[in-house]
Amino acid sequence: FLSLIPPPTYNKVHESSISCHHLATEFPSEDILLVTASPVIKAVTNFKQVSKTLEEFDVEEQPSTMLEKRYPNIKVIESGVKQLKSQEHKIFTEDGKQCIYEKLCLCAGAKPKLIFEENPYVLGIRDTDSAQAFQNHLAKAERIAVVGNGGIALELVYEIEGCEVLWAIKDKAIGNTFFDAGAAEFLIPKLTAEKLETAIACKRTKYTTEGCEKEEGSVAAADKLGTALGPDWHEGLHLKGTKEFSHKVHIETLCEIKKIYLQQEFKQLQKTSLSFPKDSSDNQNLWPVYMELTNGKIYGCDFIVSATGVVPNVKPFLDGNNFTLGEDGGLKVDKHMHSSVADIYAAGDICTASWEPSPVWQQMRLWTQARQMGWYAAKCMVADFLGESIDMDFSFELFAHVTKFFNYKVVLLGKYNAQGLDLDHELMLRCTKGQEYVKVVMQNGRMMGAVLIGETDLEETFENLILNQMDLSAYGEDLLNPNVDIEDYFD
Ligand SMILES: Cc1cc2nc3c(=O)[nH]c(=O)nc-3n(C[C@H](O)[C@H](O)[C@H](O)COP(=O)(O)OP(=O)(O)OC[C@H]3O[C@@H](n4cnc5c(N)ncnc54)[C@H](O)[C@@H]3O)c2cc1C
Ligand SMILES: NC(=O)C1=CN([C@@H]2O[C@H](COP(=O)(O)OP(=O)(O)OC[C@H]3O[C@@H](n4cnc5c(N)ncnc54)[C@H](OP(=O)(O)O)[C@@H]3O)[C@@H](O)[C@H]2O)C=CC1
Repeated sequence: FLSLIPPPTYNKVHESSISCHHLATEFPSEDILLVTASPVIKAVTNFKQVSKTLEEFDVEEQPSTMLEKRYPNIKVIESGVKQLKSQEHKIFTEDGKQCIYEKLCLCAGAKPKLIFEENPYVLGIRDTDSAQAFQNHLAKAERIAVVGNGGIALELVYEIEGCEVLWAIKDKAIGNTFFDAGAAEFLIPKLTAEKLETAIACKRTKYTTEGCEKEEGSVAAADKLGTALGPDWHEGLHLKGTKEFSHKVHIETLCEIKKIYLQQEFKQLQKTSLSFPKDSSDNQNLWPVYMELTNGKIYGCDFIVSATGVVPNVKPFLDGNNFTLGEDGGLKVDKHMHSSVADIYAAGDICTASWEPSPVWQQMRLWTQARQMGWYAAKCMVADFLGESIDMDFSFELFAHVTKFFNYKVVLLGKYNAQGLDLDHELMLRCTKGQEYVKVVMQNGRMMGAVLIGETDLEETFENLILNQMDLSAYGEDLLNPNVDIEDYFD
């Protein structure tokens, strides 16, 4: 979302509640306006700084009025912004209000980048409503297709039970946004194993909104501006189809969807063209929808989930305003989270970080970064008001993300996939099947990144090694030797 402050007093704005907290505390006598299309805010609770850059926290949905109760100088306007007139320092909301700001921070997130968006059998997951709609449709499904190979797809294929999943990915191996092929191979057995284990200790998110009803026969969720889900979003859902088995995932690699046919169309084509392919699976049921893949295969299913990334939600703010956009369509921001338009900052999924980054940091549209950016943007706004200078926040020194895939703890550090590194980099691996996968990316004897899957307990040591860029050539492969207590060496 987005927040701002109206004159006559000076204004600070922030998008997410996180910046609001900071602004409200720094300027208790000033008005801070939070304008949001969503009736809930996502509050970060139980925040824990695990190490210098790694953090853990819970995400809780709370009514946005909670903020007003806690901070008397915050006022929440629950309405979408439909227009921004930056020259006049004004925003206009859907419910007909105008607000003047002195400083504004845009935090309107991103939208799912759906393939075949117009097709009513293609569905995306972004917020509470779309997740609830997905759950409702899954409850009646025997077979669904998941397209995409990033965070949402990885979580879905593991969490869904009692429903066949056809997983179509562009790459050779699963999880391309987070892993290399080695890590993918380590994880794959979890997809075929019966799910007997209990979940590892995990963070939680609360879901309070009831699902929106679908139009008869189609599955597409309403186009609302909800708040993106976060860690453990599926914990409160019942992701089960109509069958009694646990996992049944079929992966089609190196392909994309070429065309989608509705049942009638498919039946017609089968009748009129003898060469038109049959469903490529054993199950020749008639399905509501069919997807034709670029590898020539056709599969029928109840519906298709497009987990194909996001696009920054910039549209309401562009018209008449001279924003510079990044290649990914986000609002470009400098090292003080300032956009190219005077007095407008941006943070979170909506922005494109355009400063010269640390050699071991990159932007990824994640909760962690949205929180850090929101917090830092508020600090920058405060510094700007007070005419003070401010250094880049330490959290942007090193990319660090802790998450969970296939019930394993996953820690990603720095250039964990050798992103942007010259070919002279080397990889070192240590893997114990079913237990842990450790990969480090080395360049000129220095550690540049790491992927840690399982309870490796190495994150703090490796974080330090990446941050201090110590020459590790002398240690050679001992760096990952399980018999060498590497933590004692370097802590
Ligand atoms: C299913 C799913 C699972 C995820 N899991 C993880 C995870 O495990 N770990 C992780 O780090 N990240 C995860 N993410 C990513 C994470 O949720 C986002 O990166 C993060 O929420 C971005 O925060 P944001 O504040 O920029 O945007 P959002 O959280 O999307 O918030 C944007 C807000 O702006 C409001 N808004 C939009 N347009 C307007 C407008 N015109 N006027 C007023 N208000 C507006 C919306 O209502 C919303 O409240 C997940 C995302 C999804 C979809
Ligand atoms: N645990 C976590 O940290 C989680 C984080 N998230 C975050 O939520 C956001 C949304 O998640 P998600 O939608 O999974 O996005 P991601 O960006 O994680 O993944 C998108 C995937 O879709 C692929 N893709 C893009 N276009 C097509 C296409 N036309 N056909 C087939 N595949 C395509 C991408 O491939 P390519 O990269 O080659 O373009 C990529 O594999 C992301 O910011 C993600 O980081 C979501 C869930 C869990």
